[in-house]
Amino acid sequence: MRIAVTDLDLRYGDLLAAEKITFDVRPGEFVSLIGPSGCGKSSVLRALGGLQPPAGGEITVDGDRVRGPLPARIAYVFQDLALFPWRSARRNVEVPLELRGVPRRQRRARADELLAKVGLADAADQHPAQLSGGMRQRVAIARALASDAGILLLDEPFAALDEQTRLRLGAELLRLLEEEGKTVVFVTHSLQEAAYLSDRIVVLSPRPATVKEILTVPRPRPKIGSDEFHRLHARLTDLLFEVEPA
Ligand SMILES: Nc1ncnc2c1ncn2[C@@H]1O[C@H](COP(=O)(O)OP(=O)(O)OP(=O)(O)O)[C@@H](O)[C@H]1O
Repeated sequence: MRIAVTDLDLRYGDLLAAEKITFDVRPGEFVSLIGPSGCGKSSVLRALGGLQPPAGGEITVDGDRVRGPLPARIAYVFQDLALFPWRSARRNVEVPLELRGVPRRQRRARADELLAKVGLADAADQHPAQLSGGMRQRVAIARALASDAGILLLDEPFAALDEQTRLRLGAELLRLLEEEGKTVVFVTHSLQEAAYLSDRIVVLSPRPATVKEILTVPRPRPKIGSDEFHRLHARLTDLLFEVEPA
């Protein structure tokens, strides 16, 4: 297992955000976390990134217990993780390359290649304040991809995008991830996105988040609009809106 989450409890003071969460992520897998708003999805993701200490249970990455951020192994795109405002899009994407000591010319070439892949070839010299919310998110994705960490944690990376751009960028992201052999844990509100991108989907209950069910998406992934896709979407909807027995 690349990531193993076992009986994870998360707390903010008296508030229990997640309870006895157990799931794993295999190398190269794309696993989505879905659940009602406020149930604790982002908290679980932050815990995977080593940014939120468990109140109980444990998380291991390649067998090592997560006790804090592991930048060489785990990169993330969190909604509140800002770009550096004084750096251009290109110079933002270059940050993980600088930290690895990649020479300037190679850094620049790699950053430009990644910006082109997220559809921002023309925005490389712009600063974050000059970009739309969706463009900023795409810069953050390119920056995470510039890290050579094998694990990528993505918290609603497409939230500020329109449906069409979400799906186009989602398809592009899948291709990029497969090319680069990344392992991904992805938080989304969009059942369509989860059904479209995932190998497996962890469905969480209302807060405190518990694992309600883990669905495996058939391979090859069902095409949007196919009967199989509709069945999966309907199953996710049922699970999310299922009334808990009294
Ligand atoms: N830093 C914090 N301090 C105190 N409580 C927090 C903190 N972060 C989150 N919470 C609370 O923990 C619970 C879970 O929040 P979290 O952001 O993990 O949920 P979520 O499922 O990602 O939400 P959403 O779908 O709305 O983005 C919520 O009740 C939230 O108010």
